[in-house]
Amino acid sequence: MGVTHIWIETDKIARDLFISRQRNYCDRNELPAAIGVREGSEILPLMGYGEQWRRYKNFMHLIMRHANPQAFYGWPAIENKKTIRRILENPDAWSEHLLVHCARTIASIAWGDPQHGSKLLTIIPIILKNVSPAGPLINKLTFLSNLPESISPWKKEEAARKAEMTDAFMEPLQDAKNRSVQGTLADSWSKLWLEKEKGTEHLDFYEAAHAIGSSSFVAIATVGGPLHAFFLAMCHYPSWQYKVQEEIDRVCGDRLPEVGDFPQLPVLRATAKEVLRWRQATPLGVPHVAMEDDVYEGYLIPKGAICHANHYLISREPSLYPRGDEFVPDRWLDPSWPTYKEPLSEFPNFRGDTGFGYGNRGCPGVDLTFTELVTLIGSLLWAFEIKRPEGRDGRNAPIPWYETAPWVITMTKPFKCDIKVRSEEKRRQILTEFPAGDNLVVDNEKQKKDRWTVVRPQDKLFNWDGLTDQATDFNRVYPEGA
Ligand code: HEM
Repeated sequence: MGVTHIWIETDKIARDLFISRQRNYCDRNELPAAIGVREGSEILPLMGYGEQWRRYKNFMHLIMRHANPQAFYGWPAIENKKTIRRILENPDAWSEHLLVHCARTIASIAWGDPQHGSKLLTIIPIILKNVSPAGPLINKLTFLSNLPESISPWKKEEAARKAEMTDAFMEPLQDAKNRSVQGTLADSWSKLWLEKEKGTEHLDFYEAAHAIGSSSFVAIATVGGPLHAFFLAMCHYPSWQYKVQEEIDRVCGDRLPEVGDFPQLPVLRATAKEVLRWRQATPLGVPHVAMEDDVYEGYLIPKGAICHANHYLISREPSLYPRGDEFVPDRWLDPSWPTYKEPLSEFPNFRGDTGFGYGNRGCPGVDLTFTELVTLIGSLLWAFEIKRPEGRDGRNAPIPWYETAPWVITMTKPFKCDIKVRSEEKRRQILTEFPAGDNLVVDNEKQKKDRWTVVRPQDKLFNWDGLTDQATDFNRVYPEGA
């Protein structure tokens, strides 16, 4: 009785099972606090294997491929400027600005309107907690899922969550449809589907709304997590920052880095790649469930076993990643490291990065993550110096070493740091040439426009319903060399 969990700690075993034998390891598991998600047709990453999943996944690959890959219709570049300006004007709220950036960017790509990002910010905390072992009690005491709906608080909450999520996915697609009729819909995934471009017509309205919506809500914490970790890296490894800035200044001069600059920016790409490795967005991956009994190197893996690729350990395997606990972007740039690859105009990049999972359940968001992370990190370093507070301030607000919230997508907790614009000329340029504002988070209930507007707790920093609480654990345990 009970469920077998199998923890995979090397890249080789993960590849042997999830790629070479992928047909047997592509199911997902039941989640007691998110009842029905595995069988339902709402959330692509958590759907059980089957025809519906295949249709959604093919659809996502199609729209990713045709959404002007790399530049993504220019939406990330537009948001980079707005985010840099928001951070200049209110640097202490950097964590909020990064989350709003991710929400606005993916909402623009998905529905051609960044304002729909507030719907994603609203629904994510509940679903992310519900699918995490550290979430509701029912995820640990699974027998509680036998309680009938009339007396189960979890089943009632889950029904409400599902209804809210469906609204959050259907309303923006309906809005995109209306704009399409008026001829004002901007380039986006929705437009590709509505105009039945490139073979995207095989999903109906409900399906397209959920395929697009459920692939959008995973694009906020996954990208936001590494962005938070980037701030951490800059505070712990200040000298690296100057090396990246030297490259950006030389290649880009008085403008922000763009996708077209990538071949000339290996140091910047290596920085983003190392952030992903150093502080994994999904350190324990997303489980793959065995569909039939299997034998691997003499061990029985029974049907129904939940197999977890431990990305935290895989990204620290000593033979591939020496000094794995340290942030060393040079491992991607210097031939003496085992991960080095040429030509540097192409490598490092995110293609084939194990942090995005394995086989047919692998992440379809690799290209978008690459574009978004590299251009925003580059823009931040073009504009600012990011460092730990000095003097008394620094003593009162030390920088955490590794502290995250306990949910399946782990985000580095925010902390106090100094963000200074690099020159008066850059300040002038940002204030005159970069568009202002457009936050999705408001100060108080009176400013709410609709049920989706996100309100910041009064006189406090935004903490995204507990997903981005400020760090409190400052017991630094540095690895050798850090
Ligand atoms: C740092 C950024 C990201 C990381 C580390 C990441 C990681 C992952 C991982 C580990 C999986 C599970 C793979 C497996 O089962 O083996 C996954 C699945 C998925 N990801 Fe990502 N992801 C990221 C960004 C994104 C973005 C930006 C999007 C959407 C635009 C996205 C959409 C998805 C979807 C739809 C799935 C489900 C695939 C399936 O179940 O078949 N991800 N991702």
